[in-house]
Formats: sequence, C-alpha cells, structure tokens
Amino acid sequence: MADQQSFHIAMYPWFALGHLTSFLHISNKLAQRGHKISFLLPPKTKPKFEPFNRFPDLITFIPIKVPDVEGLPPGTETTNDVPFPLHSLLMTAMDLTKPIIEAYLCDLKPHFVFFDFTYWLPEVSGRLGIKSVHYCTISPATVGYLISPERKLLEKSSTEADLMKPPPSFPPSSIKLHSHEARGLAATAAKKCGSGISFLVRQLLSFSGSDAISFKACTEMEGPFCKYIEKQFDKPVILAGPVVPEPPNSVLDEHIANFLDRFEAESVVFCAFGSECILDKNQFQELILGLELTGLPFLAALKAPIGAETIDSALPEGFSDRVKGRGFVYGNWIQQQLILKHHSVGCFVTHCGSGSLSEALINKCQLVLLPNVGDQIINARLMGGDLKVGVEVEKGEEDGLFTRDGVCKAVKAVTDDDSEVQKEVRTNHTKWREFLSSERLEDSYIDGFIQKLHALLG
Ligand SMILES: C[C@@H]1O[C@H](OP(=O)(O)OP(=O)(O)OC[C@H]2O[C@@H](n3ccc(=O)[nH]c3=O)[C@H](O)[C@@H]2O)[C@H](O)[C@H](O)[C@H]1O
Repeated sequence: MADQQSFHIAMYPWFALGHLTSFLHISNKLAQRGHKISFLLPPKTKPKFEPFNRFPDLITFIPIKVPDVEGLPPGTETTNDVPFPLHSLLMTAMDLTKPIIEAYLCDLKPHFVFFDFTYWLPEVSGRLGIKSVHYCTISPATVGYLISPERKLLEKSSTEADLMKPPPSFPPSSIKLHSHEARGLAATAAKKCGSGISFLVRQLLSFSGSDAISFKACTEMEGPFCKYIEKQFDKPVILAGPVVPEPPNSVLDEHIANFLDRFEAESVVFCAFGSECILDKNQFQELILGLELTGLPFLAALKAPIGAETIDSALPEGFSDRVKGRGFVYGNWIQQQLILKHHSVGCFVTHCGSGSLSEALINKCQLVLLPNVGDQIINARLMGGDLKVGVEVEKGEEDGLFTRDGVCKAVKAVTDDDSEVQKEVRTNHTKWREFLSSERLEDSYIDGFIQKLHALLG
C-alpha cells in the first residue's frame, strides 16, 4: 500500500474514561492526517466525547449498546458509572458485544482495529483480514514489569513474592515495589476481569494475539521497556509519542477561575485523582489535612470517599472554617487541563494516571506523586525514580497508608525554594517539558507511527 494512501481504523477501547479519552486523542492525531476513524463507544457516553472530536468529518462515533449482565445495574456504560468491584461485570458485558463488533467490522471493512482489553478481537479481525493493534493506555514500564511472558501467567498467577522482583531480563530501573503494593497487585492480577478471566491473563492474551502493540510513549523516556516488550512478545511495538492533547477550547469555569485568580503565581496546590479513584475516608481526610498543613492555598478535585454520600459529609471537623478562602475541595468533574495551565497553580498532587501525568509533564507545576492502584504505582516509580521529575508521598511499608505529614512533606520538598530536591525536580521537569513540547517531536512520532502501520499491511 503506498505510504500516501489513507487508512480506515476502527477504535474499540475498554469502556473506561481514561481509555476512551486516550483512544480519542490518537484518533484526532490520525484524522488530522486525513485518516478515517470509526469510534465504537456506548450510546450515552457519545455526547460526552463529541466536544473533543476535532475532525467530525473523519471521526464517526458508532453507538454500541452495553448488553445486560446479571448484577450490572441497567444503563451502566463505563467504569465511571459503577464502583470498582463491578468493573469485571462491565468487562463481561463488553465480551458479549463480540457478535455485534464482528458484524460492524464486516460492514465497515477497516484496515485496522485498535483495541485493548477485548482479547478476542484479534481472532475476529484476523478472520476478516483486518490487522489488530493493541493500543495500550498503560505505560510500557507497567506492561513489561507486570505482564511479561517471562512471568508465565498462563501457568500460574503472580504472587506477592513474584512481584517484589522484576522479570528476569527486565531492563535496569528504579522500579521496585513495596510489599503492600506487590500484595495489592497480586490480588488485582488474580481477580476475575470479565468472563471468568483474570486481568493479567486477559492482558497477556490481548498482547499475544494482536498483530502489533502500540503505546502512547517515547523511546527517549521508555525505550528500554519498549525493546524488552518487543523481544518478549516477538512482535512490533510501535510508539505514537506523547500524544499530548490540544488544550480544550472551552474557558475555565468562572467559580474556579475566581478562586485561583486570587493567589500569587505558582502558589496554589492542585490535587486530582482521575475519573475512577475513590479513597477510603481515613486516607481522604489525611490527604486534605495534609494540603491544609502546607499553609498553601489549594484546590482538590476528589470523589466523595467510600461510605460518604457527599464531599461535605466527609470533611474533618472544623476543616471548612479553618481553610475558608484558602482551600477548596470540589466533588465534581473539573477542567483539569485548564487548571494545570493556570498561572496560580504551582504544584500538582496526582494519582499518577497516565493521562494526568502526560498533561502534568507539559505544564510547569511541580509534581507530587501519590499513586492509588495498578499502573499508577509503576508510573510513580518511573517519574520519581528514573526520571526524577517529582517526589512521591511516603507510605507505610506494610499497610501502604500515607499521612497528612507525608503529604505536607512532599509538597514542601517540591515547593520550598531552598530545597535541593525542588531544584533537581524542577530542572528535570523543565528538560522533559521542553522535549515533549518541541515542535517536531509529535509530528515525527505520528508520521513514524503511520509508516509502521503501513508496514503492517505489507
Ligand atoms: C489507563 C487507565 O487510566 C485510568 O484513568 P484515570 O481517570 O484514573 O486517570 P488518567 O489516566 O489520569 O485520566 C484522567 C483524565 O481525566 C481528566 N480529568 C480527571 C478528573 C477531573 O475532574 N477532570 C478531568 O478533566 C484528566 O485531565 C485526564 O485527562 C487510571 O489512571 C488507570 O490507572 C489507568 O490504567
């Protein structure tokens, strides 16, 4: 196929906002270069994503109804609609869409289908002569560490002891897990993730079955992990680069803007934990008490903790009066990308979701890393250890709990002008921000990505 010809790509991401967002970002980059996209997603979710479709003449949203599954509340469409324990049922529901997706692929006849958790797609697309690409939203470091064939996951689940060590030929790195993290990951790994299959086996089958594995990543940041994965899975790993989304063309909510505008440049601590994280009440309170302890102005966007109906009902005694005018805990969706760009924001306390980290790296705010689950832990180690662009909040080795003092200490470490750590992370963050924002970087990665897709078609 000649390089200048355009493709038609079907997109079928796991129905989680972080994945749907990531697939739409790469769809925009491909449509910008004239390629056609058929984006399969749940009906009610479609309007939430339409404002972010920058090329509606090339990107078509196709509604896919989520089949009913016993125990899954009717109308559930994404992981944002149900608590974590029900995500497995949503995955089962997605598996039940196999006949519908096969019919669509038969009808649409795309050159490629991009997918991630639906491990059965490669078999379906292979029969239809369509190339399958596992477009992975989690980092190469996470995939290499947790899902490598060297861990022989089809023979046995990884135990806590297994996960305390990287796979035998994993590249040298600062990625080491604390025992509570290995314990949590081993439990998650073994947990059923749809149709009676464990999360890690599902991922392993998806990677192994695809024609190529793709990451939203750069060689300069994670090259050794990408090479390791290419060798272990014995198939092409094609990198899309940082795929940094254009800032939304909406304006910042007036209420939030009025709050932030009252403070000096780079003085506000912004804290957000993504679209899925729900903390327990103790940790929720330790987090916001830690923000209070810094003495700095702060804006936190968090879901109400487990067991609490609203944010207000979970706030510690006297907290609101003490922080009035200085601190604000917000329980709804917030315009994170616009807030990260606001001149008053000087520090970002993040749960280390891949989307948030991409957005943080191209902004100036200093990074405090407070991972919650899964890949966020390995992302934090990479950012705080290998790249040294932020500081992790200390947690108890055994219980994995953080304290208000730990939160305050990490914020001070990256905001106090006379802190050596602040100088180091600021320098490294500036280096990576300039690299990621450089003119030709994105074009060179996306152009290379498209050439490698051409090569897959032979
Ligand atoms: C791959 C999967 O992504 C998941 O997504 P999650 O939503 O937690 O976090 P991000 O990837 O940062 O994505 C969150 C996205 O939502 C945006 N946002 C979030 C909260 C808000 O109030 N307003 C916003 O605009 C934010 O700007 C970012 O773009 C998990 O990390 C999981 O660990 C990972 O495997």
